[in-house]
Amino acid sequence: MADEGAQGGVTLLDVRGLTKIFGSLKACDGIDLDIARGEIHALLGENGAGKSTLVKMLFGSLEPNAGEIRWEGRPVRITSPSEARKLGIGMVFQHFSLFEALTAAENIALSLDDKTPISTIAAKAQALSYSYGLPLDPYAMVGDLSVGERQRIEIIRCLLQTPQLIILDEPTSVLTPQEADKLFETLERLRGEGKSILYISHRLEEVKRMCDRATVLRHGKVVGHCDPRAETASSLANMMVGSEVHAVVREHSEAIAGAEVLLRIDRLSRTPATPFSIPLRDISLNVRAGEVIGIAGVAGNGQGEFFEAISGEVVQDRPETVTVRGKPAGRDGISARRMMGAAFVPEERLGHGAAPAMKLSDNLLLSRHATDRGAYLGAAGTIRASAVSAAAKRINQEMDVRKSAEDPPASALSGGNLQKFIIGRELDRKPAVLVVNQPTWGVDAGAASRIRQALIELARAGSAVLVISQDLDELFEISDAIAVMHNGELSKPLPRAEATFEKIGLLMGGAEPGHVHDHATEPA
Ligand SMILES: Nc1ncnc2c1ncn2[C@@H]1O[C@H](COP(=O)(O)OP(=O)(O)OP(=O)(O)O)[C@@H](O)[C@H]1O
Repeated sequence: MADEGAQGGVTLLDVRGLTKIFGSLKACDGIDLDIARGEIHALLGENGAGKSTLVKMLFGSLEPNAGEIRWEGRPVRITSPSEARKLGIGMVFQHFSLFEALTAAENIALSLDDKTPISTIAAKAQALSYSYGLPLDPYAMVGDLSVGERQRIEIIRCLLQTPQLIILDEPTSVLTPQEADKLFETLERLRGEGKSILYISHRLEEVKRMCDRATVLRHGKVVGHCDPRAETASSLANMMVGSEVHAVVREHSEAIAGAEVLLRIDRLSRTPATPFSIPLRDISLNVRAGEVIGIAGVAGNGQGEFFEAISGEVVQDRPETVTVRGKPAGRDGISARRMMGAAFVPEERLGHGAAPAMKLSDNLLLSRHATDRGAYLGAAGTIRASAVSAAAKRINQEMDVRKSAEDPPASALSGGNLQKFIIGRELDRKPAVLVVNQPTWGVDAGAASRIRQALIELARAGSAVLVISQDLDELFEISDAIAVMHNGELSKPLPRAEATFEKIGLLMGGAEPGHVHDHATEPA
């Protein structure tokens, strides 16, 4: 017999004393949790609190060291994801597990353990995607899709297996506000159908808006339960991190207007590399010493292509297209641009921002051996291991990176802690130019505020900082001017004092800059 849940609903999942140990670290330490049918239950906690570890145990991708899981009142052992799926547990992961060289439908087919023809899967996936308001082209190649579109595939793949419990690990961190709204509608509909949802998020406003109950973890233990609707975002944040979260401070700087241009982009155009990528159209932009410029935009409007062009992952024909500290760099690759004093943080942290299997200190050396040759390499090119580990230690301390060993591989860090390490690694160089794509993706409220403050401070110390972000609140908090990328075109940056949510939102939707009127309201 199933029990009564804390909400008065029938308990679907009941977890007692669940524990997972990595080396000497108790990532989950005797966790109790119950989830009722038809509830959206938030799982909250700072980076490294144990949220992903807990849900991986529920999904059978990690084996607990101790504890019990009951499903519909019955004790169960979930030893693999396919067993979890058979029980009725579906999961949308934080790091997507899709093959880029396959289509959406082919990726979905791989996880359905049967021989259904691709055309049937494609038709079902498309129908389901439209009915839940998350339209999907089943024949699109995953490699050509934005992160938000990839997530849709994961969600549809999960829904196709008609789960009773859907676990979502930070689903909105990669979505635009509009995509997030669509997802909320989908989740509300699923709740209406009696499905349960376990929802991990660092975005506390959405937790307040959507979730019926919340369980808060800290250092692997449950530290509280609450009704998020009765809390404020800041009381939830304080509960998670166990201390006050500081607001970001940005003072207006008069000095920027006459300061040196450290990053100049001049008439950058790019033809699409694949049929699905976005062409860049005649983009010009100056970022001056002391300045933070924010780039807003709905995902998939060319931000990824723009980042590749500025960082030198893709080079240009004309050297003057990208100038770093007065040096034309358009034909130079990423290492040469780094040598000129620029630093780059890409959107995807695992694989792109860090090599997963390598230790943090080796990741540090990998990205900085050329720029910091004198510090990290000896005369004959030998590695000065103690200098590298001292620098890694400094970065970890500075960014408060929580980890289970002194120098673990990047893949052993929680998502948010890896992001903190990658940002810290670049900030530590005090680059003259920093270009960062989604700086606080997946980091908790306390760390997000520290990262934002650090970006402002880097600029105020004389660097030029360019931030691409889908988080408009973030851009309004840190930017001196905000430009919008739409369909491969970049609007003229609006000074922060003139920018409003409405103006920026209209530009994001494709309004001509001349049609954006001045009566728009100030952001909250
Ligand atoms: N495979 C692993 N090997 C060793 N340690 C690990 C491994 N996976 C996670 N950990 C450690 O367990 C702790 C909990 O990590 P987990 O990913 O569960 O945190 P989280 O709450 O999901 O954080 P985030 O919000 O950053 O995603 C972290 O200290 C992390 O370093």
